[in-house]
Amino acid sequence: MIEYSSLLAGAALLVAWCFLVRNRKLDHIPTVGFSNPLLSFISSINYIIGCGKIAEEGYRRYPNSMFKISTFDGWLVVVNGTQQIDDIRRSNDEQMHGMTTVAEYLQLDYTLGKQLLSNPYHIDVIRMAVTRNIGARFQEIHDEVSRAYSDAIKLTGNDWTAIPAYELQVGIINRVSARYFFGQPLCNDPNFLNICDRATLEIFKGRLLRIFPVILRPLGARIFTNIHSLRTNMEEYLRPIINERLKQDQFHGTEWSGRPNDLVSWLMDGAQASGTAITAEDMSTRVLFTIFGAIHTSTAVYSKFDMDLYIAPLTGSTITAALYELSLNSEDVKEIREEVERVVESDGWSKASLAKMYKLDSYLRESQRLHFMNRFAMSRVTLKDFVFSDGTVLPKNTTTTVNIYSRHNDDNLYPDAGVFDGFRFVRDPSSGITRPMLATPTLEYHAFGHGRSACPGRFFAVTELKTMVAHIVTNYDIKLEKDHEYPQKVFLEQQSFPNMQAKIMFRKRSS
Ligand code: HEM
Repeated sequence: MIEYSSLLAGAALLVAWCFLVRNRKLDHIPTVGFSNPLLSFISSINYIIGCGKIAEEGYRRYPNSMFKISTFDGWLVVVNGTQQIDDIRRSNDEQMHGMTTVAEYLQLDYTLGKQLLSNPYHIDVIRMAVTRNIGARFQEIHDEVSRAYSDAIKLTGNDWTAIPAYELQVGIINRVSARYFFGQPLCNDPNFLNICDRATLEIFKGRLLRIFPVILRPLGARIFTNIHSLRTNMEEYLRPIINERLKQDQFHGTEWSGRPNDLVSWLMDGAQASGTAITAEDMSTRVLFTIFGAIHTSTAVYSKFDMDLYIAPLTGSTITAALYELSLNSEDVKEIREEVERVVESDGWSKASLAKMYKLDSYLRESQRLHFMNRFAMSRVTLKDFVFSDGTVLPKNTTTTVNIYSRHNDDNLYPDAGVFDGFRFVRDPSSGITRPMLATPTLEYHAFGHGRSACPGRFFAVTELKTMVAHIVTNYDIKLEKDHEYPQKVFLEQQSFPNMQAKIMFRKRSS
């Protein structure tokens, strides 16, 4: 029988070998940490526990430039400078690719399959149909937000009720997204919601496959993830729906009255336009990935303390951070409440009304600036040698990313960058002040990325987030249960998670 010590020695040798044969073509990029192949192993450990310090040191030492960090996935080139970010923004899919980074990071080839990367038509579906239909389906989004909050927050009289903020928001986002994507009755089926909820974890487990040699990864995916059975569960729901729609489509064309205006139809149209066969298996794969993007555009981290698996969706993190800030600032609640009520009184609830809620918009943008969940974003893999406008060359197959946390905290880009100023971005058309709104990427603001791979779901995310916060401020008083300061975040690798234990107190709005 093979002894564990031999296995460990073998694994150590393999790791040492990987570090020794590392890409030397990046020697011209300065390193933060060790450059020496073997010592860079130590830097890779540092990256996991102290990425923030490394990112800040790199930002200080190489402003307007770039540096590299050693990670267990290989060298990571971190870009600091505005000009280089603009170069990345302008790059095309033949030069640099965003989705390849995601597919590599999550080992999607072995979990959801190669077609996500080779034929990513679902991204166009999110960018076009998911976005285009927000106005037409807005009343359903609003209705589900109201119903989900009243189901989740049980109040008696004027008493306060404490609820873990993070868990609450993720549950609501799950329900509201399911209503938009699948409509009723699916969005109220607990079993179906559970499948959506589990998508994140099962897709994220793919990250573990990197420890296996490539040849064993398909097997690893079957042993360490339940993604295949989850997809089968999803297929069981979608197959009869798809078959029925295909039957009707064949008979009447795709414009028949009563054809549901939902994600399944949008994906079927997307498949057809891209010449892909419509099968329950392929649809389920795309649906699970879209849910992953929407509900849990996420990452997971094993807590250093109890090894529970934490899931930190971006949408959930954004709203949790905004609510923590609002819970600390009752004057801000009043201002946003006044704005929401004024707009709703004159225009009612609609997508267009949300666009006029400038203070609310600014508040969420500021939350994402200061409390964004990732230190880095706009990750890309170079598909050929890439030359930046300052002449720096990144060779083919280099992974690069942008130091967004440091940039969002840079006093030169944002006066008093360390201070939360909820109304920093308020636009005021009456006095001609036009500042970018939440969904708009700029060269200083990267929460939704930028360029070809910028988040295709951001308009839907913004609609969901603004509707949720508008509903809360107009219906509840809120405060933090214990803390009088912003609840402490958890940092691991490049992630910065909102506190997932802190509770927010809710009571029926008093005035
Ligand atoms: C507050 C919520 C969200 C945040 C902060 C967020 C942020 C991001 C960021 C930073 C990226 C990478 C962009 C880049 O590399 O330039 C991204 C990509 C992506 N997001 Fe979002 N996202 C959110 C919500 C959503 C939603 C609701 C969906 C789906 C409906 C979605 C689907 C995707 C997809 C599919 C990609 C990959 C795009 C590609 O590689 O071309 N996201 N998101």
